[in-house]
Amino acid sequence: MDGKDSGSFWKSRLVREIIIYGASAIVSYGIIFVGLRIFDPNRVNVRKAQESKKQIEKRLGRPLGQTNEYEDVIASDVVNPDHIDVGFGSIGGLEIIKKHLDELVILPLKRPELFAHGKLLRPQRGVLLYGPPGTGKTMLAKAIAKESGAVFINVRVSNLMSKWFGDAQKLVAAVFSLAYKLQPSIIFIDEVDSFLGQRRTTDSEAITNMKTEFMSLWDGFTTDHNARVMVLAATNRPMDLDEAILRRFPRAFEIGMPNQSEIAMILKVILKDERVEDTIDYKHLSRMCEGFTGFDLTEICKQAAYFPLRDLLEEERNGKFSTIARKLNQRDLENAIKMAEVTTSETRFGLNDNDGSGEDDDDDGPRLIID
Ligand SMILES: Nc1ncnc2c1ncn2[C@@H]1O[C@H](COP(=O)(O)OP(=O)(O)OP(=O)(O)O)[C@@H](O)[C@H]1O
Repeated sequence: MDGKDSGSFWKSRLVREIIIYGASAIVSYGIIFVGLRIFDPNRVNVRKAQESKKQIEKRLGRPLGQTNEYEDVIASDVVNPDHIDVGFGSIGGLEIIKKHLDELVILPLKRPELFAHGKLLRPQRGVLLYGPPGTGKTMLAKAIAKESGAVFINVRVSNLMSKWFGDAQKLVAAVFSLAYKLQPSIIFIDEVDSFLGQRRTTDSEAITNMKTEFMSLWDGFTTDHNARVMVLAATNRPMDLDEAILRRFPRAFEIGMPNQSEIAMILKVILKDERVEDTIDYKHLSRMCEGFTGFDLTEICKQAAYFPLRDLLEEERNGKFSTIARKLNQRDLENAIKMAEVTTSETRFGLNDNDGSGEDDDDDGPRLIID
């Protein structure tokens, strides 16, 4: 090999090696990139969040604008008020409370200009609804969003505590920043005691930071009079709430067990769009249903609706065909109430534990179990 040949040999060998090294670097990079994406624990969450963001934009009929990944996670819990199927008309009873909420929450969200003058009329920033399970707290919160046309941000504690996202503080910040972007908006925290309950020495640093972040962001909104953002919270255990949290709810409403006339109203609301005979004696039914919640009453009506259906099927077996079942009647409802198994459970609400036994001191009424 002369000098010229040896020069071109080394040159082509160098080029070949550069190509080989280059190609293997690209392949390794590709493998690492794909591997990281596949094994990235956030991947599923982020993808879901992006998809849901697109869906939300579609649902809201407007772009969300620039959002960060934390806001995208929270966006999955945003409900368009037009898609909420309960309004005040679907809630039986609670007339006085509905009136108060209309004035305190709905009006400032709908007509902020009425609260822009003077110092006396200031929009509420937080309302607490407390009372036994199944009495309609969540329903009320949704109805408020519907009536006020505010987006409903359902804060799920499990979402905030998301292991993959790790940084709960950033998710909390995202709740407020998204609420601000989408205003008018309602931040709803169900079972708020599990999120903002009394501080315990066993609380992790992350939980303490999350609570502190929540309170300071909330305070920020309280002083911003132009923000149309409201925090609604519900709990069965108001006594478990942190003092600092209770102070931030200037108004709290007890959503208690319905009395007899409220039971009648709830039954009427539940049955209003159903095929029901005109002869229903709501007064009598409400006496039979004493101690039942709105949830229990809904279950009873669902149970009762099966009686006409069963009759229709029975008639079909006897060769008589019909496409529509007979109307629901008094007997169906009374039978459903009787069928309901009633047990007295003192631990139902745990709201009145004066003797420190860990159980409710009062007998808050029978608990309904329907099989
Ligand atoms: N006042 C009411 N009028 C009509 N339906 C009601 C009423 N209260 C409760 N319900 C029925 O009971 C269901 C459960 O109510 P909801 O979830 O609002 O209760 P809650 O007080 O939030 O209970 P929890 O504390 O367990 O979350 C509602 O979806 C509705 O069907």
